[in-house]
Amino acid sequence: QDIQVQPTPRQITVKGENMATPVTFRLEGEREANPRAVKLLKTFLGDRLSSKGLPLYLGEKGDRAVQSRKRQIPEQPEGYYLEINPKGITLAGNDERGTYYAVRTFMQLFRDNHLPQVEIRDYPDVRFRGVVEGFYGTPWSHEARLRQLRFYGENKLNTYIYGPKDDPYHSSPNWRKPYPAKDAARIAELVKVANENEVDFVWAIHPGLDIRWETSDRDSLMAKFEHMYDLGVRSFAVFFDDISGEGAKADRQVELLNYVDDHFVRVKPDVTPLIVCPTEYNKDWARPESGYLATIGTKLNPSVEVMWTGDRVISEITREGVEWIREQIKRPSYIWWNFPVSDYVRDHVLLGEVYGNGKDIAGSISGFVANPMEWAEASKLAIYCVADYTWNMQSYDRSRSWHRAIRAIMPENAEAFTVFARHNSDLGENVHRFRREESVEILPVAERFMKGYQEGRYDERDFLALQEEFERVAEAADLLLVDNENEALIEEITPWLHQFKILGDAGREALVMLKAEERGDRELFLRKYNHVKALRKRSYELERQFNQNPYQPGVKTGTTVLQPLVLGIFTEATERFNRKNGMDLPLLADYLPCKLTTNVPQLEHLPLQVYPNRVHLTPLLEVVKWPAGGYLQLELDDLYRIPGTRMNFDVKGDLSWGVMEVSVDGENWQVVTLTRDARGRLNGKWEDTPVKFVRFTNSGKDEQQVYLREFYVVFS
Ligand SMILES: CCCC(=O)N[C@H]1/C(=N/OC(=O)Nc2ccccc2)O[C@H](CO)[C@@H](O)[C@@H]1O
Ligand SMILES: [Ca+2]
Repeated sequence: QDIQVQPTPRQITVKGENMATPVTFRLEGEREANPRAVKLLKTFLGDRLSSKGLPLYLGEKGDRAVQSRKRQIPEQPEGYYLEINPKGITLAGNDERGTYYAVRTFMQLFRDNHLPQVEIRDYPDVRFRGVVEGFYGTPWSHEARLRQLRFYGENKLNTYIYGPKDDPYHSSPNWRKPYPAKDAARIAELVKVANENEVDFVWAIHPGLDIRWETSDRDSLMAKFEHMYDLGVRSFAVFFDDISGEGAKADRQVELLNYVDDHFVRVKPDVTPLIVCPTEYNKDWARPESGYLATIGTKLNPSVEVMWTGDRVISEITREGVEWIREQIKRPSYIWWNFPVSDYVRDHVLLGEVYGNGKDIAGSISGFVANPMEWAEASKLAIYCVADYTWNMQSYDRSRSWHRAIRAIMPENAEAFTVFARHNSDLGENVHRFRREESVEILPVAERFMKGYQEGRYDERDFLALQEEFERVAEAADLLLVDNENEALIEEITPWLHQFKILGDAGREALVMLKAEERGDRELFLRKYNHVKALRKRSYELERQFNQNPYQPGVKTGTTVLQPLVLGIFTEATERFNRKNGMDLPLLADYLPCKLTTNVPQLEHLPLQVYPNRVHLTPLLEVVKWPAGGYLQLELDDLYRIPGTRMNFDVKGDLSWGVMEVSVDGENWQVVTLTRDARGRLNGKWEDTPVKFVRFTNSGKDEQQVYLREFYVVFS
C-alpha cells in the first residue's frame, strides 16, 4: 500500500496486511532510551500507554530493550530501525537522534484503527540538514523561530543556524557584548525547544568589518562564545562573509578559527564541529591567485566545517561544483543554499518547487542549510522539500515533495494554496539573474491562445481553460484570505493574496472584454474596460501601501505568465475596439515603458521599479566599479519635466566626476545642476522644456567605486 512518510525513508518493507491498532502499548526501555524520544512518544500515545498491551521496544543500539534487533539497526549517524508486527513494535536508533526519528516515523504511520506491518531501515544522506536564518531584512520573531524549530523536529532537520544580518549582537557593533537579559532569555528558550526537537541551535558570530587581529578581539570572541555556552548553546559558527580589508585575510582568519577550535570547541565535551562562512564563499568570487581557499584547505583544522553557496551567490548545487570546492578546501563543503531567500526581490514571495540541485552530491558535502525568506511560515514550503531532498536524495521527487509540503502546511485549503503557489514562484528580473519556473501548467495554453487570438483564430477550449484558471485564482485568494488553520502564514502573504484576487478578477473581465469586442457589444465592452482599469489602479495602490522597503517595495504576483497574459488580452481587445469604432481608448499604462541603457557591466541587468510617476533603480549590495566615461541612461516613453532626481552612492569623498544631463532627442544634452545634501546624496531637477532622456556619466578620468544605495527619477 502507499505508505507516505516524510522525509521519504530509505527502505520500507511491507511484511503483511494492516493490523488492528492495539488499544494499549507497554513501553519497554524507557530508562535507557533517549529521554526526548521517550517524552515525544509518551505524549503521542497518551492514555494508550499501560503496563499491559502490545510491547513497544524503544532505545539505542546497546540498550537492553532493543538488544534483539541490534544487527538490524543501520550504523550511519541518526539511522534507525522500525518494525511493526502483531508480536510487538521496535523503535531502535543507531544513536539517540536516530531513536527520536524512529518515533517521528512511527507517529506518521499511526492510525487509530490500523497499523501497517512494516520494517523500515532508514538514515540521512547529509550529516547536517536545516536552515540558516541569514537573510537581510526583518529578522524572524521569537514565536516564528519556535514554530520553525518544532517544524524541523517533525521533518528530521537537525540544524538551525542563527545569523540574522540585522541583529547587532550577532554582527557589528555589539558582537563583543553579551546579550541583554531579555534577549539572552529568548536565546535560552530557543535552545531548549531546539533540544526537545533534536535540532542543533548554532549561534553564529559575524565579527564583520571591525575585527582586529589581536588577542583582545580573540578574547572578546571567546568570551562571547562562553556567554552563549552558558545560555545552553552547544554549536557555533563564525561568519566572514561580505567583509573586506584586514578582516578578509585568510591567514588571520585561520589562526583565529584554529585557536577557537583548539581552546573552546574541542575542549568542551558536548560542542559540535565549528562552522565557518568564508569570505570567498562561492566560485564566482574565488580568486585562486589570492590563495585564500588554499590556505583554508591546508591550514584550517580538518574538523572545522566550511560553508559554500555554490558556483555563484545564488546557484543550484551541482556535483561538479561541490567536487571542485572539495578539492580546494580539502574537505566536504557545508552548503549554504541561498533559496528561498528573497531579500533581493522583496516584492516577490517564492513558493515554488525545490529543484536544480544534484542528487549525486551527498558524498561531497557535510551539510546543507537553506537561507529562507523573511516570511517564516511561507518559507516552510521550500524547507519541507529541502528536508526530503537532504534526507534521501536518490528518491527525491520535486513535485511529489512540493504537493506533500502543501498538504502538510495547509491541509484544509491545499487546493487553493496550490493555485496560489503555482503562480508565485519566479523572482522576475533580478541582480543575481536567478530565475524559477512559474505557472507551468497554464503557460502552453496561454501562449497558444494569445498566438491564436492575434492571428484571428483561437481554440474555444483554450479560452475556457483560461477562464477557468482565472476563476480558480480569484477563488483561491478569497478562500485563503479567510483561512484560519495557519493565521501566521495568512498574515505574511495577505498583501499578495489581495493582489492575487485583483489578478483573478482582471483576467476574467479581460476575457469578457474580448468576447464583447468580437460581438460588437460596445456597452458591455466599455463597462468591462473601465472595470479592468479600476482593478489595475487598485493594484497600483496596493503596491504603494504594502511591503514598503528601500530595495524592492511593493507586491508582485503572477509576474511571469498571468500578468503579461491579462495585459496582452486587454491591449489586443482595446486596440481592435479602437480601430472598429474610431476611438482612442488609452491602453493600460501597465509600466511607464522606461528603458535603461548603460555601459557599466554591473548595471546592465538592473531591474527598474516603475511607478506612475517615478522610476527606481534597484539598489545593489556590492560595490559598483564605474569606469571613466561610464554612463547610465534612462529613456522615457514621452516628454516629461523632472521635478526631482536623487542618487546616493554612499561615497564620502569627492563627487565632482559625476554629471547629470537631459535631452529631448538623445543627441543634444543639457547639464542638470546637482546639489549634494547633508547625507552625501546628489539631488537635481529639470523644470524647463520637457525631456525624454536622462543620463548620469562618470566624466572624470578614473574609475570610481560606489555603492548604488538609491537612484530614482521623478517625472511629471
Ligand atoms: C555564505 C553565504 C553568505 C551570503 O549569502 N551572504 C548574503 C548574500 N550575499 O550576497 C551578496 O551578493 N553579498 C554581497 C556582495 C558584494 C558586496 C557585499 C555583499 O546574499 C544573500 C541573498 O541576498 C543574503 O541573504 C546573505 O546574507
Ligand atoms: Ca540509551
